[in-house]
Amino acid sequence: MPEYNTLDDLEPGQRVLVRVDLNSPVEDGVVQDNNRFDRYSETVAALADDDHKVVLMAHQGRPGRDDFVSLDQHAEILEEHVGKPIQFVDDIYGDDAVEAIEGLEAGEILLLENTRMADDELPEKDAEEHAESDFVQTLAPLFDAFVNDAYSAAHRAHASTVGFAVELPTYAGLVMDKEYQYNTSVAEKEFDGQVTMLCGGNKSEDVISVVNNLEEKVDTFLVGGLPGELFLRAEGYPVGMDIGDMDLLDDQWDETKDTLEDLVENRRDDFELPVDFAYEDAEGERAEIALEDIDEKETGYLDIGHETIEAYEPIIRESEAVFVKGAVGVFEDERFADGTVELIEAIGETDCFSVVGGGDTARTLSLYGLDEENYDHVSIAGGAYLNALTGQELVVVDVLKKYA
Ligand SMILES: Nc1ncnc2c1ncn2[C@@H]1O[C@H](COP(=O)(O)OP(=O)(O)OP(=O)(O)O)[C@@H](O)[C@H]1O
Ligand SMILES: O=C(O)[C@H](O)COP(=O)(O)O
Repeated sequence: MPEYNTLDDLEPGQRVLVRVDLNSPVEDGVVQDNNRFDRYSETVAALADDDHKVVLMAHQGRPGRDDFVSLDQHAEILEEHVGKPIQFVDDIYGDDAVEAIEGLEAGEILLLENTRMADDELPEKDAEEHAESDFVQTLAPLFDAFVNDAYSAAHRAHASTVGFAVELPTYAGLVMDKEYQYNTSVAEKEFDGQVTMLCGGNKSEDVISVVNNLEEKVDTFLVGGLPGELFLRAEGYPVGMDIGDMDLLDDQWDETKDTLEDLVENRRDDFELPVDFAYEDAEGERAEIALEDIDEKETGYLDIGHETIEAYEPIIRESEAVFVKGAVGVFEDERFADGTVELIEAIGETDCFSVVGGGDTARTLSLYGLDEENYDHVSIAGGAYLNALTGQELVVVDVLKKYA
């Protein structure tokens, strides 16, 4: 049993403030629909069906970045997923927001403006300090309960993620509860057979973190993506370095070189590395090259090759549990999706316990029509998922437990 309150403990018909995480890719100012909307629509619909007055808080981007935009488009996208009207007010805790909140009827839903547009939101502080902010002190008296469903922001101690728990009876939402239960499973569940982790992406420190923290739990790490190249560079192969205008690998190499060299020297049996790579040839087609044939890095490698896929697949098929953190290639481009799609597909075909995660990586399923039902859990979180996998603190979950 979780050590926090869940929606099962929430009486119907209340004024409920709900923190969700709709942070999304933004292309040329246009917010891209993604599986966060779909996931949160279940919580929002369930609360509206229970006759609550539902007020949603969420953030988008960070000040100074291109993706720091209003949530007006998010309201429209969420409305399509929920199938009920979503009102939007371009205010967070000023007079317009208060008026809109007070005007809500039972079963109605209102989304407030991007919480990161409030000065009180972003500094990392503890819950009790955030609770004293104007943001929390203005909104909290307007509600009976606070539901925190923003699992993918559970590693951030911001006013909207931790402050309200001090002032209001607090409950974990459906997404929060499910994500927490599954993502901590690698740290807490016992498996008799082989435990495998497929890891890649574009941040080598994420892969180093799982390799270092899960030595006891995971038998084999199947590495791809940029970290795959960097591990091979640590073994002396001519890959894992920037060429031309590339600005992806050398900085990471400088930061992680010592750790990578130490890992390949002392823990080489714990991980499998690519034996071939895919790249874009002169005709713009996918081409592949064996690691042993690379004399000098001349191109960017964008996926693992098919020899590597064939080497990794049987390891997946004989595993009792498989966890995924990060894509093994640039899956957003269909030409370089083979490694990620074929291996995640193989995980879905076995009856192993499986969790597929990473904020970006989870999109592979919706982009390539893989059925979520074939996996025990698909996480929509990035940083919070990594923290949970590696047994690190999730400040929001700690606050949910403290104020249960
Ligand atoms: N060889 C490669 N070269 C460049 N990018 C790559 C390569 N392999 C994978 N990627 C990119 O890595 C990204 C996913 O990795 P990331 O480390 O961001 O993982 P995530 O956990 O899914 O997301 P996040 O941590 O951002 O929530 C994808 O967008 C993919 O295109
Ligand atoms: O999308 C995410 O990973 C979360 O919403 C956290 O966003 P942040 O890294 O900007 O705090």
